[in-house]
Order: sequence, then C-alpha cells, then structure tokens
Amino acid sequence: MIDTNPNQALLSIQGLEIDYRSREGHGHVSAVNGLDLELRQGEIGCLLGSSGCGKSTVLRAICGFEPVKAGNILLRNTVVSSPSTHLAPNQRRIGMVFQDFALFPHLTVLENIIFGLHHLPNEKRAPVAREWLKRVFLSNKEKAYPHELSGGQQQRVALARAMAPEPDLILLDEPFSSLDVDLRERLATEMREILKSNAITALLVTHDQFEAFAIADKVGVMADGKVLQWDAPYELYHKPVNRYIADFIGRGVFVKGIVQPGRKVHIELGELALEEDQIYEVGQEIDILLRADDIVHDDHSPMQAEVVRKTFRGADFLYTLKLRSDVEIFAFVPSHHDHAIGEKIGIHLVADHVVTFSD
Ligand SMILES: Nc1ncnc2c1ncn2[C@@H]1O[C@H](COP(=O)(O)OP(=O)(O)OP(=O)(O)O)[C@@H](O)[C@H]1O
Repeated sequence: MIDTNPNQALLSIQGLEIDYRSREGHGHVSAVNGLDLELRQGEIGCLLGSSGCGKSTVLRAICGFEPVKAGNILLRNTVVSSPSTHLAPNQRRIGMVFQDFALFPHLTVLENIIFGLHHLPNEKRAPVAREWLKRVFLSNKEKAYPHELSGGQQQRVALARAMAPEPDLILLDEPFSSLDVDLRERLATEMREILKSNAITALLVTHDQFEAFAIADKVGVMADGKVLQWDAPYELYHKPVNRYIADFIGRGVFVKGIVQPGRKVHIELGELALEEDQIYEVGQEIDILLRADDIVHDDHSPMQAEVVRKTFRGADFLYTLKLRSDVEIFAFVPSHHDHAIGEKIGIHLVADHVVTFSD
C-alpha cells in the first residue's frame, strides 16, 4: 500500500560513493564521492550540475544499475543499495524516463504504454493505458506512432509509460535536452503540473538551472560527486551556502564591501543592511554578491554606470555595466530602455537580501 505521509522520506541517500574502473584500464575514477540527499513522498527533486559531476551515475545507482562502494540508498526506509546489499532493478518500483525518451518506434502510442503493464490482466491493460494517456493530454494520439508526434508529445508518452505501472519513484535523465531550447521551460512547467496532479515523487537530473527551477521543489547543486546544497530554488538563489553555488546560480558578481557600524556594509553603490546571522567586525572587508536583479535602472539616479555590453532577451536587456572603479556588474533593464554601448545610465541598488562571503 502506498504510504502518503508527506513527511516520510521516500528516497534517502547517505554517504554514497561510486567508483568506475578507469577507462585507460588501470586504477579507479571516483564518480560519486560522499553524496547525501532526501526526497519526501510527492516531492520533485533535481540534481543540477555541469557535465561529468556524477548526476547520471546517481540515477543509475538508484535504479540498481551501479554497485555502490560506500554509503546507502534507501527506498521507504529499506536499504536497496549498500556495499553489502543490492536489490535487483526490477524489484525497486522505479520508473525511468530517458534523455531520448526510448519509445518503441514500431508500436503505437497506446501500445508503448501497454508494454509496461504486463503485470495487469490482459483486459485491464488498454483501459489503464488510456487513462494515463488522458492524464498527459494525449487521448487523441493513441493510434499515432512516435515519429508522428512532436518532441514534447513524445516526452509526455514516455512520462505516461513510466507512470502507468504506478512506481514509487520516477527518475528522469535530462528529460528536456533533446527538445528546442524555447520549449524547455514551458515543458518543464507542464511536466511539473502532471507530476504534481498525480502525486508522483520524481528525481531528475539536468545541467540547466532554469529547467531545475521550473520543475523542482528541491534542487541539489552537484560538483565533484557531491551535493553541495540541497534546498528549495528560492533558498539556493538567495542563500547560497558557498561561493561556488553563488557563482553557479544566477548571474552575479562579487564586489568589495567594508563593514560599517550599525550592521551595515558600504559598497561602491551605497549601503546595504546585513542579515542577523552575518557577523563581521566593523572595518572588515567582505565580498558582496550582486545579481542582475539587485540593480535597477533609474534615469534620475546620480549613480552612473557605463554600458559595456548588452544582450537583448525580449522583455528586457541584460546590460553589463562598468562602475567608476572599473568593476563590472549586471542589470536587467526593460527593453524599451535601449541605451548604446558606451553611454552612461543612472542606476540604484535594490538588494533586499545581501549574500556575503569573507573567505
Ligand atoms: N562507465 C564508465 N567508466 C568510467 N568512467 C565513467 C563511466 N561512466 C561515467 N564515468 C565518469 O564518471 C564521472 C561522472 O559521470 P556521469 O555520467 O555520472 O556525469 P554527469 O554529471 O551525468 O555528466 P553528463 O551531464 O555529461 O551526463 C565522469 O568523470 C565520467 O567520465
């Protein structure tokens, strides 16, 4: 029976280490190196990181395709992988959606979904498959073949096929990477709605921050086989635990600040209030993270900065602005404010939450 307690960890990974035999044939490479994470029933998690950081290896280990060197993987509080335990992949109640969707080209959409339902009596398979097609809004495509569908529709079939056997957990490996860039964010939002409305617990991996933020409740930023921070997207953006994450998430630069009396910090653009937990000595030099959305263009501001680069993004420009000290910062500016390179524009600071680092 499915336990719907939202506080129960459905997936829990502790101290996971995975090595591969080196491709050159001697020694080992460490792909996962002390990874922890916890996903609750109904949550959507995402591992975000650049190529080679170990994301796909973690998914394969959760499925049971990689043996683990150290640590544990638990599903519903039961160890399924450890150095001494290995539950076979087909016993884990996990559904998988691959990068290329891996649909059977010679089977119709309906037959693709029926394929995963062999545990059901024959007469129940087609009605159940039709029900899942309805849930991904593709009832009108049941007789189509995969090549007759758009990339986004194929992805929804792959999702329905993974969800139909009602696994405990769905894993998605770069589910948007073969789709048009313009579509990805919309499809990520759509996929989130489908997963949430069916109360599915899912873990995906991607290297695209916007996808991760559009779909996930919790995002884990990975580097060198570890999760550096496992948090809600808002927390990752506004409270990165280290410089690597601050740099990786969002467009930002570090500027120098000097701590002032009264829990303030002075930077070239003005004064900012420090948070309660940011404890520094007066006079100490610290780094402040400034993001593009912390800077507002204001024609009437006496604070001027020179436009050195600009990228048109539709609704806004991303300007790179040079301050008097030669430090360059970013700013999003509505696209009707079309200033030329070399022009000086007025700006002011609106950072309401300051991210600081002292080492
Ligand atoms: N079968 C293998 N044999 C040897 N090394 C491997 C093997 N598979 C992966 N690796 C290495 O392990 C590390 C992690 O690989 P993994 O595929 O998990 O990373 P990833 O974050 O998913 O990357 P990508 O986004 O490029 O798929 C990399 O250094 C990779 O070269």
